[in-house]
Amino acid sequence: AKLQGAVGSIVATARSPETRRRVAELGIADQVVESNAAAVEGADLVIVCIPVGACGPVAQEIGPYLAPGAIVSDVGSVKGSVVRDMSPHLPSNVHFVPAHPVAGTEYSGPDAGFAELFVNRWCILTPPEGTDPSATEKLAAFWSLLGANVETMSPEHHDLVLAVTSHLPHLIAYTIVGTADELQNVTRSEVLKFSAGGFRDFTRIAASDPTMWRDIFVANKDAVLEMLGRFNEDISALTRAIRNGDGNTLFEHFTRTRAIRRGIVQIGQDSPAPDFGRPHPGLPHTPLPKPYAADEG
Ligand SMILES: NC(=O)C1=CN([C@@H]2O[C@H](COP(=O)(O)OP(=O)(O)OC[C@H]3O[C@@H](n4cnc5c(N)ncnc54)[C@H](O)[C@@H]3O)[C@@H](O)[C@H]2O)C=CC1
Ligand SMILES: O=C(O)C(=O)Cc1ccc(O)cc1
Repeated sequence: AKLQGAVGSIVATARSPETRRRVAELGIADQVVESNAAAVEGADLVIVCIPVGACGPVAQEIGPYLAPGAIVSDVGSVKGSVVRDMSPHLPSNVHFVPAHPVAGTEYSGPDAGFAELFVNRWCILTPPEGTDPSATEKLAAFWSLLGANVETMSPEHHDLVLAVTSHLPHLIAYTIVGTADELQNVTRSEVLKFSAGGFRDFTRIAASDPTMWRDIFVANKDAVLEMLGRFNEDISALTRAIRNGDGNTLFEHFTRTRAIRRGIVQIGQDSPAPDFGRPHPGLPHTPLPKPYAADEG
């Protein structure tokens, strides 16, 4: 945000002293403070970046310290629960504009971030009814400066869409990696040795943060169960096709899904960071391309 000129001064905090020390070391923020209260005092924009299950208690904690007129936002992967849990604790003189940048990797912590993370990614805003449109526009401008494309929708719609595009895929990855691990007759070393046969791509997703994903499934229960119901029907249909030796059904299905992947590749949404590669913890971050490069150093 700093490099892209989207903000003046950044104040950061985290629960653990180790994380705060690392944030200071990396120079991500102008100031690192020890409490959530100190972090939000006098801030024009507050972005809560924590597991969705922790959003209610943290809103309660910061509520009394928010400056009048401040914009309060978040980055949580579920929006209905965040609106439900945070709204009651926020004073009426602040603007609450929940957000979800649909960008990330299986890594977490301060080392996992990189300045290009949001370039050509979507950021979804879910302002509750009655939100001052100028607050929503300001937050949209912030995410645009970081390189994101911004879209606004209701929290309910967000949660349904993300249930199928993000939450269900993670559940499937968590499941299959566990299934392979528990097989009696396939040793762990064989799973690793032959992982290039498809398994490997699931292991990346299944390495995602357990706390974050526990909270997502608890918070988005209804939408995930809805999509899981549809998924189970579809997997039953494919199971039947395999049992019946019905190659046509399989071929038609795989042809349809291949076209979906090709469409994603065409619009540049095919990898966590298409033009910049993976963040390498401990290594210097990739220099920013223009127009996202800082003017000075
Ligand atoms: N990792 C990803 O790819 C993406 C994550 N998100 C969302 O962003 C949010 C943060 O995720 P990351 O930045 O990846 O996680 P992170 O692990 O890098 O940071 C989470 C921070 O929250 C703190 N925290 C955990 N429990 C807490 C509690 N009970 N009270 C106060 N602080 C607490 C942790 O100490 C840590 O500093 C989550 O809601 C996640 O759903 C959204 C888009 C992508
Ligand atoms: O690593 C991946 O492929 C992800 O899917 C990252 C991710 C995780 C959670 C989100 O809400 C958005 C993006």
